[in-house]
Amino acid sequence: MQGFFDTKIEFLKGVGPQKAALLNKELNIFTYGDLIQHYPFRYEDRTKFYPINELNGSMPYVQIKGRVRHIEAAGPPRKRRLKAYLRDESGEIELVWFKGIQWVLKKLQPGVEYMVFGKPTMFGSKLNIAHPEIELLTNNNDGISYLHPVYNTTERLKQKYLDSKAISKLQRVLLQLSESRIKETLPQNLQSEYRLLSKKEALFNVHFPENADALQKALFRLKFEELFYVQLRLLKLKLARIDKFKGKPLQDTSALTRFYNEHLPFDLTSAQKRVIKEIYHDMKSGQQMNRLLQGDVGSGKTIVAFICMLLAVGSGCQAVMMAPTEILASQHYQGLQEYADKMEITIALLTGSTKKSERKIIHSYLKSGDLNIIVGTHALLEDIVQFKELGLAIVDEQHRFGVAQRSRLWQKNKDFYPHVLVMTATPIPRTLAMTLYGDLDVSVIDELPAGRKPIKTVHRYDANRLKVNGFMKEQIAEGRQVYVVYPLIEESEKLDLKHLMDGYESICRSFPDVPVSIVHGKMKPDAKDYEMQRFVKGETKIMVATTVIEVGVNVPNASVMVIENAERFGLAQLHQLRGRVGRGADQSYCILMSSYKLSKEARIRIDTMVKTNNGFEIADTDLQLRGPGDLMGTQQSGVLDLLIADLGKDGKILQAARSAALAILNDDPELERPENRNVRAQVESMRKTVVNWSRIS
Ligand SMILES: Nc1ncnc2c1ncn2[C@@H]1O[C@H](COP(=O)(O)OP(=O)(O)OP(=O)(O)O)[C@@H](O)[C@H]1O
Repeated sequence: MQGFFDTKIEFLKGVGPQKAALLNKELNIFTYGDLIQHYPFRYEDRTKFYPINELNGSMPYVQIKGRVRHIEAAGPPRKRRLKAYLRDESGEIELVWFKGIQWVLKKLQPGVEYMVFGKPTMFGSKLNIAHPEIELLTNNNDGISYLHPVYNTTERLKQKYLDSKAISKLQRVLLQLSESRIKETLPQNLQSEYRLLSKKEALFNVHFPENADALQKALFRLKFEELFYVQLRLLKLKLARIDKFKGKPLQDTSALTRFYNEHLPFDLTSAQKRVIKEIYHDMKSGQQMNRLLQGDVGSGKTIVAFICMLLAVGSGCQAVMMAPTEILASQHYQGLQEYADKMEITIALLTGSTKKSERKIIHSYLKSGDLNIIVGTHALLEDIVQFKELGLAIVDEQHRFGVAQRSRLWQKNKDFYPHVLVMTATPIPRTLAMTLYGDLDVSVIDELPAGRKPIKTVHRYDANRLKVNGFMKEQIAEGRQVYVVYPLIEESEKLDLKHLMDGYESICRSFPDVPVSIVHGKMKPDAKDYEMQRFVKGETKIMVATTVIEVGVNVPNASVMVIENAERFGLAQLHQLRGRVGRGADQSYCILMSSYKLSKEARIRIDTMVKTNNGFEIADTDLQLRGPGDLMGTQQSGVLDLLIADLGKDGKILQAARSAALAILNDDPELERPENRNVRAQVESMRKTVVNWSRIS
């Protein structure tokens, strides 16, 4: 859409400079193209007229038709209102206006038939419709069926007469003007294969649907196109990267064999084996690996990471693992160190709190190659951190790192890019992963180690605290440990900290003989570490904490997770927190505490947690509840810029669009064939990128 659709919006009939300035500011509409892509966000069904006696106050907007029996003004001058009584064969209803009375008086006449659209509301014991839309019922519109588009607008626009109806009028003007200029943007074969409407038909029907079927087809076509181009760009980038960045082939598996024969602590699950195979295949291939490893909480990612590091180290390279927090980095370090020691592989931890002298040694050993594995936080990104030869970079919880930050890790090698494995313990719904990480290959550990008992989750109101305390006592008496987690968010930090401290004191009072640890983000790293370690070693039995323990903490003896104010946590967080228990052989429990007052969404979240332990199922519910915008990690990705598709709902269309994009690129990687000319033009003209492409470069 170049040329005509780049025309400034102020030149459209009915807009002008003032309204244009408002449209720019309020809705980001600058050009004809922007307006035509300002799609309705819902449609009102005006295909049906309700009989008046079937209306009730809980109905949404409805359409009725009838004759005006009587019109009257009521109330004192300053509180004047206008009432009209509309009657059909079934009954009568009151229509009422508090504003614009003169205008309505001019428009309404007794005895005349009208179409009326509005929301019925109970007012006292009577039903009425306040400020309905009214239109004369003529032969033209009697019985017409149409779906009425509703556009996003803002209060400021409405004040300047740019309400949804006015925007709809502008769309009509624009569509008439552009009729002969709307070019097809998808190739013919795709249109026939997926039975897609033409671009022109789709645009007309999305703004002015002929009927429900045409609307569905229009929506499908436009969503398909949007997702198709997102996927095409991602897949093209992936191809370009494969072409450009050669990876060093890492092929020496002797360390792996020795580890398997002598030190493997348990049988790997078949999911772990499959994933290791996929990763080994990439690292041996000579092409740079770029893979996302998704694994539910507790699915055993650490050993997979170590086994992958073995291939790098065994082949004479180094490996790095970067985590977003110190706690997480040191947990990984401890987990990996256990295996590394057995294999006589050198490993160190580098974080913000590593002492200067130690830091210096680490830097020099990394450069000389004496250090095989380094685990750390963003302290690893400093320029002074140089490797002899970095073969594998593992990034845990990638969304917590900025784009530029991460790529600094890759650039530490001169001759080749290291293989990259991005690990996430927050399951991402497939649809979202395909867009957020559509350029990466994906491996999933979708199986928990054998013998794990599913965590039992219950919901308890605050009033039942005594019982909950009793249960904690029983578990502690059996030798188990307990987490009690409090929410802490920036906006209410002070109050939250107070709740945490109050909670801590009340636990110390209720459990006088039990040693208790406390950890929160405001503590100095040393103190935090000290308290953590006491809990890890089993010296303390209860850990009162904020969500700093959310990821990665591994204390298999802890079997109870009590989450205070559970209604304040998001689903992904609740699932992560629950994942801190159920890591050993004992039966584990998660107790979600809340007050009686729960919003509808909070109730769904809590019910979902009680119902399932499956992270992918939970992630799907989360996506449905909140849309992709709020999900962890999507904020910076740009997936929000989708204009019409909804990743929460359009999974099937996304799947189809991705297959279509793959098929085209398989056949014609450079999009050189004549039939793909418009696809190529479209890709090249996509200035406003839908996904943050820089993430990959
Ligand atoms: N195949 C297996 N059989 C038995 N135990 C296993 C297996 N794989 C891992 N484990 C154990 O399961 C526990 C959890 O593993 P790990 O810490 O690697 O999980 P994770 O995937 O990193 O989870 P999280 O993201 O929640 O930290 C550890 O105690 C680990 O030793």
